[in-house]
Amino acid sequence: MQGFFQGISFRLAKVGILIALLVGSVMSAIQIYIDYQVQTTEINRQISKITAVSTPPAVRAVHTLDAKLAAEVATGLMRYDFITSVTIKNELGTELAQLSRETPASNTKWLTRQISNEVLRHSAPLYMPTGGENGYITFDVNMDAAYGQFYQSSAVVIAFGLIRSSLLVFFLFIAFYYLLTKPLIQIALQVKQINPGSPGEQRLSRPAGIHDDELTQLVASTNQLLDAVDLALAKRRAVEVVLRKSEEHVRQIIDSLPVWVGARNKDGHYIFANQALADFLHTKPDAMRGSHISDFAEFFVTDPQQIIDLDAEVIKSRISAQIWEEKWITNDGEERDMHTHVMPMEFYDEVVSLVVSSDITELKRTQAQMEHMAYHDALTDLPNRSYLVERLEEEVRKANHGQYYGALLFIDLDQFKYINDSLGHPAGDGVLKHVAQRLTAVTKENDLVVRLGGDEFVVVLTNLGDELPTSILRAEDIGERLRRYISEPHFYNDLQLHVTCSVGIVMYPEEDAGVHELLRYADTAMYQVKEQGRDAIQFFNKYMADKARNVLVMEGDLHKALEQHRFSLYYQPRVDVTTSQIVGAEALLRWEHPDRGMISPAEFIPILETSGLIVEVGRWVLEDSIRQVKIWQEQGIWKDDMRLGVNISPRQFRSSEFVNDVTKILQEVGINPSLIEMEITEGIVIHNLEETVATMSSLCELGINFALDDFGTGYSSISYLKQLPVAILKVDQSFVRDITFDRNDRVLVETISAMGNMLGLDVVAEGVETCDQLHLVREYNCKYYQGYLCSPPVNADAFAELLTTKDITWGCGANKRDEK
Ligand SMILES: Nc1nc2c(ncn2[C@@H]2O[C@@H]3COP(=O)(O)O[C@H]4[C@@H](O)[C@H](n5cnc6c(=O)[nH]c(N)nc65)O[C@@H]4COP(=O)(O)O[C@H]3[C@H]2O)c(=O)[nH]1
Repeated sequence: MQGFFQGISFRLAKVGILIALLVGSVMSAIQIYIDYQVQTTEINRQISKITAVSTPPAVRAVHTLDAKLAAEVATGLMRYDFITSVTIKNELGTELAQLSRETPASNTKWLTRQISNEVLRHSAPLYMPTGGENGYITFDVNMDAAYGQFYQSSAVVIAFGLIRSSLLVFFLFIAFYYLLTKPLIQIALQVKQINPGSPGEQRLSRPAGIHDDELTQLVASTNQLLDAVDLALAKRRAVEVVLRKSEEHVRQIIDSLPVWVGARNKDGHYIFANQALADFLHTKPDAMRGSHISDFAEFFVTDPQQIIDLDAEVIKSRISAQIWEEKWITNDGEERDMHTHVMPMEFYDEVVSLVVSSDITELKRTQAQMEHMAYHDALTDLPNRSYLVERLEEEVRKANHGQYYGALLFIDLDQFKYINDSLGHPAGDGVLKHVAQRLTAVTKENDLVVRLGGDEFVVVLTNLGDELPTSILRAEDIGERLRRYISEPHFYNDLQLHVTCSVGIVMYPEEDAGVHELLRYADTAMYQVKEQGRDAIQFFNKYMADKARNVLVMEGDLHKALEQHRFSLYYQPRVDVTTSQIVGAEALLRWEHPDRGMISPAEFIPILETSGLIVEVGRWVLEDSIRQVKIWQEQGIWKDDMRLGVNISPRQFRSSEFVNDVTKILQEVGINPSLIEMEITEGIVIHNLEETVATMSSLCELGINFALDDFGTGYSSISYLKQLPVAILKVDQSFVRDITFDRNDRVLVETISAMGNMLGLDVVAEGVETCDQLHLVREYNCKYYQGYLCSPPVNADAFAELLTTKDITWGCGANKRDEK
């Protein structure tokens, strides 16, 4: 019922009633007003008419003092029901007639009082025909009675208006109800029954009796809307599914990250945490939601308030912050170094701090290890060269400032390679470790013991005093003690090993000498010891400095020589001892210095070697000599069984590009590789036997031959000789030189030759200058010789001449040629 009174049709009826009442009232009021005007005019007209009709008989009655006539006149007037009293008086005021009656009861008097007096008295003078006033007639009009008709008609108007309005409203109400309200209610009921979850499932039907009008449109539009909403809902549901899935994936990804991801609000409450963070804090990600940072205070070193402050700062400023190192503590009390990134993040309607931390403990440990490794030697754990350079710089600065002296000792173990080669690297490593321990034991805490690499050590003796002579004495004393201590036996697997060392010492601060110069000076002094027979100590002096400087200058000159093509090749013939036929040549490098003229290879080859230039120069020697042989071959003076000996330096031999270079040169020049004989020294072999054999084997596969040069001067060992693919053994000229008068040399040459022959190698005696020497080497079964006896090294043209000389004779017996 309540719904009914709030329904549209009821409200429309209400409005209709109001409007109808209002319009009806206004219309009725107008009608009543007009009626009132007409009625008033009519009353006035009647009063005028009554006055006009009653005056003449009243005048006569007064004139004649006829009371009877006067009474007739009064009675006549009283017939009008709205006149309530009539009085006729003469001029003296004497009443001739007087009639009156009671005013009848009426319920409209209150209304009459609103528009007029209840009783209106009319008085008309009575004039004589002769002129002059003779009396007057007075009558009272009951206005309520006078307006009675008016009241009746007005009541009819009002009643009729009300009935009309009510009927109108009633019919309007019925019409509204059936045409609008009822269909709307039906539509509303249908709408109510729609399932909000799937609005498209239901269709609104057009209420009965409704034709194509706005309600039909409403139903159609609502159905369209339902379809649209249904589609939108379906889409939204699909999006929600995708979103939920992607949210799940993101969550999984974040949870599987090895870093901690958490989000805290400005008060320090966690609103999110990933698995890694929760695991560390021994809780669950869900359980962390809402927990406070201080709940986990036992897990970190920092004051929780500091963390909250930083979060608040990040949230306020909206600028990320980084903490490079934050210490957290595991449940087991182990410290972990974390690198944390705090950044602002919009989270629903608030800004929170997103905190991502990664565990850098291992990284730091590795860094520290790497730092240690970068500055320490792996074998002995002693500081290395990099550390030395940094520390020595500091020590030199301190010494300069404090005006005291220190010393740098360069220590190189003598013939340490023997140990490595004969007993293997583990034995060598063991000795190096002992040496490191002994060096550390002899030096003081402030001193520095460094392993430069290989068998080279450096000891820095800091602060030896402020007097140079006493400081030198102290350095000498410590150097001696070190040397002696190192040369004491080392024990390795029941073996007693003896190692000596050469020590070069330089005092610092030295004028104009930086760290690298000091090192070089000490190194130079150490080499001096080596040259003088090893196992000693030697102070660096000016002579050595000059020598070192010369080496530097020469290094520069050699660079220029290479650029300016100042190198050339000489060739020394190799001769068959029996037939005296030239069977080949050895290519020897020559350098003509612009100021100093020809410089001996013995002087510059070691510098080429140490500077590394030898690789490039050696490649040139190989290529140029091969090209020269090719020319001689084309000229027909180089026979197919001749060999070209080319010296290969250790560094060149070990260079990674060596085999490739040789292959390339051979291909470019187009020569039979078996014409080439590479002369290598024992120095190459000793370095790394396996690698050497591998390189030699790949070159042998190409067809190249190998000769072992300067045999006897080094660590000649029959064991490795057997393993090397060499075809020739060259006896060093130092043995041949004194062969005629030194019995030891004779024995040596004979032994080497016998050993070579035994291994199936051809033996070449170098430096044969005299016939006596030739006789002896022939006697010892050396197959070939080289030496001034036949020819010194000569340039290519001279060598070609030698090759073309048909008649080779000299005064050495049957196949003699004149002595030079
Ligand atoms: N006293 C005397 N000496 C004789 C006699 N016959 C030859 N010689 C010299 O003995 C040296 C032989 O060369 P080596 O032992 O390979 O010794 C060579 C070799 O080790 C090295 N060398 C020369 N050229 C090259 C090169 O192109 N590359 C490399 N890596 N080293 C080279 O320089 C060293 C010296 O070369 P050179 O001064 O040319 O000295 C040559 C040669 O001139 C003689 O009867 N009496």
